[in-house]
Amino acid sequence: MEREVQRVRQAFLSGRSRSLRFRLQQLEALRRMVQEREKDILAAIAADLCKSEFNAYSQEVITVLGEIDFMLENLPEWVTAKPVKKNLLTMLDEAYIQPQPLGVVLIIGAWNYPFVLSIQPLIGAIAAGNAVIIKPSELSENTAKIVAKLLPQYLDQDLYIVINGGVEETTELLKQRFDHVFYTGNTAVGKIVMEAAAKHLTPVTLELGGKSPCYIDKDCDLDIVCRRITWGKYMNCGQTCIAPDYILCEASLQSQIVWKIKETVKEFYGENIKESPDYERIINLRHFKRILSLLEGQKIAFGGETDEATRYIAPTVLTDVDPKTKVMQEEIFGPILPIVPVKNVDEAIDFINEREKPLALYVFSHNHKLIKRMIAETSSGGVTGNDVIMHFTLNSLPFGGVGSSGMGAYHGKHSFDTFSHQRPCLLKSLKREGANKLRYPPNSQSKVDWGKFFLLKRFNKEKYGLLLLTFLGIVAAVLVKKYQAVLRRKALLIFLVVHRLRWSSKQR
Ligand SMILES: NC(=O)c1ccc[n+]([C@@H]2O[C@H](COP(=O)([O-])OP(=O)(O)OC[C@H]3O[C@@H](n4cnc5c(N)ncnc54)[C@H](O)[C@@H]3O)[C@@H](O)[C@H]2O)c1
Ligand SMILES: CCCCCCCCCCCCCCCCCC=O
Repeated sequence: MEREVQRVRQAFLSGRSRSLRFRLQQLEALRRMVQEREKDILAAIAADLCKSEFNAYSQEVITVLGEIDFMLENLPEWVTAKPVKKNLLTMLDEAYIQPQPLGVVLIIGAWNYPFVLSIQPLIGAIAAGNAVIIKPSELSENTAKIVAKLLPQYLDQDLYIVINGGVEETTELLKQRFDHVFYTGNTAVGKIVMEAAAKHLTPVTLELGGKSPCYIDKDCDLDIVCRRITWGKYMNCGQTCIAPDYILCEASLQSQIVWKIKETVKEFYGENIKESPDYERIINLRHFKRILSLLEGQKIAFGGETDEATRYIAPTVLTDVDPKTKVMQEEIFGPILPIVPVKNVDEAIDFINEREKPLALYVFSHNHKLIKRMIAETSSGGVTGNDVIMHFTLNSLPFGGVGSSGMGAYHGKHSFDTFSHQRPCLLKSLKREGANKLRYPPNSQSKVDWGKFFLLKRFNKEKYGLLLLTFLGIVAAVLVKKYQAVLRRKALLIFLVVHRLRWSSKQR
C-alpha cells in the first residue's frame, strides 16, 4: 500500500498533472472511456444493483458526462489567477489568488451509485491538477472491478490509480499520508476516516447520510407531489443518500397521500413490481435484513412484500408512525416511507430541528413564503422545494452535508475548489523602500498614524471615486509620458500626504 501511494506521489511530484493542457487531455480521455465502454459500465452497475441500462445511464452516466463537459468548458477560466482588491500599502504591488492542486487525493466511494460516486469526485480532482487514488466500495464489486480495469487504459497510469478492497485494505490505506481524503458513505465510518486523516492533519470531505425529511403542506397539488416523492423515494430501491426518508404532514392528508402514492407506484412499476425493469434490489442480505427489521410493529398502509432470495422489498408506506420507533431513529436507505403526522408547519420545523441535520430537506407547497420560512428556520445539506433529488443534478450548486450529514461539498466549480488550495500571492518590488520604512523599528506615534491611514482609510466611492480616478488618470498619463517612474511616485506621495492630512484632521 505504502509503495502504491509513493508511486502516485512521485508521479504528482513530476509536475505533469498541473498544466491546463494535461488536465483537459485527461478529462477528455475519461469522457472517451465512458462513451466507448458504456456497455461494460452499465452491465457492471446492473450486476451490482439489478438496475436497467436506462436507469443506470440516466442516473450515473449522464451525471458523469455532464460534469466532464462542464469542467472542460470552464476549467481554463478557473485555473487562472484572480486579482484581488488592494489597500493603500500595496496599491502598486501585484496581489492575486492562484488555485493550486493539493497533491495526492484519496477518494473512497460508496456502493449505492457506485460509478458516479467514485468518478464525479475524480473529475474534480483531475480538474484541480491532483494525483488520485480511488478506493471504490467493495459491496458493488462489479463496478469496482470495471473501474479498476478501465481507468488505466485511458488515464495516466501512475497519477490515477484504483485500489480495490474492503475494510482491511481501506484501514491500511488510511494510515498513509494524503493531501485530501474524500469519503462517501455512512456517518459512523465517516468518523473513522476523519480520525485517521487527523493523524496527518489531512483535510477531509465527508459526504455522509441522514434522514432527509419531506414536509407536505396542505396547500399543494397532491397528485404532483406524490408522483415526485414516489419517483425519488423508490428510485434505486430507496438506496439514495438524498431520498426523502420520511413524510411530515397534517393527519388529514395521510390517507390521500397513501392512496396517491399507491396509484403512482402502479403507474410506474405496473401491477407486478418484481417484473418491472425499473425497480432495483437491495444491495446485500445484511441490508435486506436491516430494512425488514424497521417494519416491526409498524402499520403498513401498502407494500411490505419481500423476497429474501432476490433481496426484493416492495415499495412500502407506513402511516401514523411513532417518532420513537426504530424506523425513525436511523436512516432507512430502503423502499420504506413512514408518514409522521404533525399539527402544522411549526411542529414540522421543531421536529426537524430536534434531530441531526439531514443531507436534504424537501418542502411541498404552493405557498412560496412557507417554503422560504422552512429554509430559513431549519438546516440541511441541501434543499429542493416542490420536488426531490433534483438539486443533485445542478452542478452550479454545491452538493454536501452539514453537521452529521457531512462536511465540504463538490460538483462543478465546488469540486474544483474542494481539491484546490486557494493560494494568496502578493508580489512586491524591491524598490519603494521609503514607504516600507514606516513599518521598521524604531516605532513612533507618527508611524502609527501613517499605518492607520494606509490600512484603515476607506475611500467613499461615490464621493471620491470619479474624482480620484480622473485625477490619477491625468497624473499617470502626463507623468508616464514625461518623467516616467520618479515623478509618478512623487505625485502619488503628494496625493497620499494630502489625503492623510485631511483624514487625520477629521479623526481629531
Ligand atoms: N452524501 C452522499 O453523497 C452520499 C452518497 C451515497 C451514500 N451516502 C451515505 O452512505 C451510506 C451508505 O453507504 P455505506 O456506508 O453503506 O457504503 P459502503 O459500505 O460502500 O462504505 C463506504 C466506503 O467506506 C469503506 N469502509 C467501510 N467500512 C470501513 C471502515 N471500517 N474503515 C474504513 N473504510 C470503511 C468502504 O470500503 C466503502 O468504500 C448512507 O448513509 C448514505 O446516505 C452518502
Ligand atoms: C429521460 C431521462 C431524463 C433523465 C434525467 C433524470 C435525472 C435524474 C437524476 C437522478 C440522479 C440520481 C443520482 C443521485 C445520486 C445521489 C447520491 C447519493 O446517493
